[in-house]
Amino acid sequence: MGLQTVFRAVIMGAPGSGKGTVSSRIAQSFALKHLSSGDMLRANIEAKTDLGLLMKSCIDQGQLVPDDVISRLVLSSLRGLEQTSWLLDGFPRTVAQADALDSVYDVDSVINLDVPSQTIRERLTSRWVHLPSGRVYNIDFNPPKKPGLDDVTGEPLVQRDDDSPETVSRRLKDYARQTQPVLEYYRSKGVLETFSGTETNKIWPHVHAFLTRKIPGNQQALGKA
Ligand SMILES: Nc1nc2c(ncn2[C@@H]2O[C@H](COP(=O)(O)OP(=O)(O)O)[C@@H](O)[C@H]2O)c(=O)[nH]1
Ligand SMILES: Nc1ncnc2c1ncn2[C@@H]1O[C@H](COP(=O)(O)OP(=O)(O)O)[C@@H](O)[C@H]1O
Repeated sequence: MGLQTVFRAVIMGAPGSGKGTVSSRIAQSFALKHLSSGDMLRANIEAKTDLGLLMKSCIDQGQLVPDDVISRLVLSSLRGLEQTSWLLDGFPRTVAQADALDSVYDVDSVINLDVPSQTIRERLTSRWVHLPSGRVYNIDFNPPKKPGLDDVTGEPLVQRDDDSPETVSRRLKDYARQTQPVLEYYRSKGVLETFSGTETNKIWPHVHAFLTRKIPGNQQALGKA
C-alpha cells in the first residue's frame, strides 16, 4: 500500500456566500470531512455548554467571537485528524486565526467564494436552518419538501437570530475589515483560488473541476459533479 496523501482545504467567503451549501456538495463528492466553526458554536449554544452560553449574545449580534476561543475550539476538533482530509468552513476569519491554524497544519487550497453583497442580502433573509444538523434551506433556492420542516428528521426549521437585515449589514462590514486580510494572507502563500458569481449552481462545477485536479488520486473515487 502506498502512503496515503491527505488534503487540507479551507472555504472562505462572506456570510451567505454559499460556504455551507458548497461544503456539503464537496463533502458528498470527495472524501473530505466538513468542519464548520459556525455549526460548532451553534451546537454549543443548543447544548447550553459554558462556551455556548458565553458566546450566544456575541453571535446573535453578528460579532465575531474572540480569536482565542474559536481557535481553541476548532483546533481541538482537528486534533487526531492528522491522517484525515478535511475542509474547514468559517475558520480562519482573522489573520490571528490563520496564524493559529498555520502553526499546526499547512493548508493545501483555499476556496474563496466571491458573491456580490446585494445577492447575499437577498439570500439571508430567506435562509432557514435545521440547527442540530446544520442543514440549510432557502425559500427560493432549495426549499424544504414540507414548509418549515427538515427533510431528513421532520424537525422544525428556524431562522438564525443573526440573519436579520441590520445584523447582516454588520457582518458584511466585519467581513471586509477582519476577514478580507486573510484572503491576502493565503494569496501570498499561493494557495488562494477565487470563484466569482451570483449562483451556486454556476460556481459549483468550477469548484468541482478545481478539486478534481487538486486532490491526490485516492480521494477522487467519488468525484462526480
Ligand atoms: N437564491 C439562491 N440562494 C442560494 C444560492 N446558493 C445558496 N443559497 C442560499 O443562500 C443562503 C446562504 O447560503 P449558505 O450556504 O448558508 O452560506 P454561508 O453563510 O456562506 O455558509 C442559504 O439559505 C442557501 O440555501 C443560490 O445560488 N441562489
Ligand atoms: N472563525 C470565527 N471567528 C469568530 N467568530 C466566528 C467564527 N466562526 C463563526 N463565528 C461566529 O459564528 C457566527 C456564525 O458563523 P457562520 O455559521 O460561519 O455564519 P456565516 O458564514 O453565515 O456568517 C459568526 O457571525 C460569528 O459570530
